[in-house]
Amino acid sequence: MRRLAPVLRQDGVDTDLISLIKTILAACKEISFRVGQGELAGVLGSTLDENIQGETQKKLDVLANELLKDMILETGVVKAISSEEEDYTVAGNPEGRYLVTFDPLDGSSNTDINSLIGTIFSILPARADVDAADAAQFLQPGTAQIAAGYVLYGPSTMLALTTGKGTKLYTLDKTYGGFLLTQEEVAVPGVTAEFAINMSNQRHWQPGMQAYVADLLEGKPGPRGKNFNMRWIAAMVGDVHRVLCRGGIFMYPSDTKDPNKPNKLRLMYEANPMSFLVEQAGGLSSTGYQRIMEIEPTDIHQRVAVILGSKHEVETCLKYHQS
Ligand SMILES: O=P(O)(O)OC[C@H]1O[C@](O)(COP(=O)(O)O)[C@@H](O)[C@@H]1O
Ligand SMILES: [Mg+2]
Ligand SMILES: [Mg+2]
Repeated sequence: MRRLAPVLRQDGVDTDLISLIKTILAACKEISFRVGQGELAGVLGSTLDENIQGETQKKLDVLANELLKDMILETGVVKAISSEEEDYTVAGNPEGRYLVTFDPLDGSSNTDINSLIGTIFSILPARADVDAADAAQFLQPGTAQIAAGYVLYGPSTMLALTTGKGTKLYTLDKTYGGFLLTQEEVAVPGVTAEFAINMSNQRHWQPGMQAYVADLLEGKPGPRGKNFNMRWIAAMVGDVHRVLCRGGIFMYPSDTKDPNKPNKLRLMYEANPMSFLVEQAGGLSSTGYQRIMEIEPTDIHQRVAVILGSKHEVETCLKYHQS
């Protein structure tokens, strides 16, 4: 099986970017080790703090964030980082060629129940004429991403990675200590009978989403003419991994539950990197009204509605948003 660096070299990825990706993965391997130790590593449970978005921080959120931040900034090729767990962007080397955004720990509510969690990251180009401390440099659409990926801390630790030449899956070989290529060309099946959505929010969705999911639930006798199954891992990283592996549609639509927070998922840390991975595997990703990767961000902590996955199913869902 092939190691990561030679695969990246073959895809034409330059040396600085390879070493940056390897550094991110070194941090993820450390997180994977601590996650695997669970209660024994003393990393479960919450801190007394909240992040800027008012969410309680888990000990693992903080640990993963510190590991990633410190190791990425030490590479010297990164101009600044932006993290879900940092109120503000953090400046690195003013000469750095890259910007990195990350969700250090996705699926925080799963940490204490030994369920799926992961790390999501995205790499953007830095601009030479912008100050390293300027948060505005991060406000680039997802189409500008140079690379994106996630590391899933599951029964095995897996990496999904794209540098714009398809999406590849790697598995961490814990005996050798590195990621080995286990699926070269991920292809999301265009047709699916599996959906993922938090059904408990149903009454708060907009009419288009209400109508779409109602038709899925009607099953074979209904307008879709087939039975659908449902899955919900409560960690986007786990749900998107399933979509990459066997297709499906994953949705976190806008809702009216909290008028100050119509959307849950973050554009820079979750939606853009996952959209890049899914599109590179032949799937689609939209807010319902716009391709996610074409959104011009206005805030580093911005949130968006997400509908992604199997091409034909996403297209069907989007039709319900037109009327
Ligand atoms: O509480 P819900 O509605 O199940 O939300 C689950 C969603 O929240 C998230 O966990 C948010 O991520 P964080 O754990 O990074 O805050 C997504 O990964 C997931 O899809
Ligand atoms: Mg998350
Ligand atoms: Mg998180």
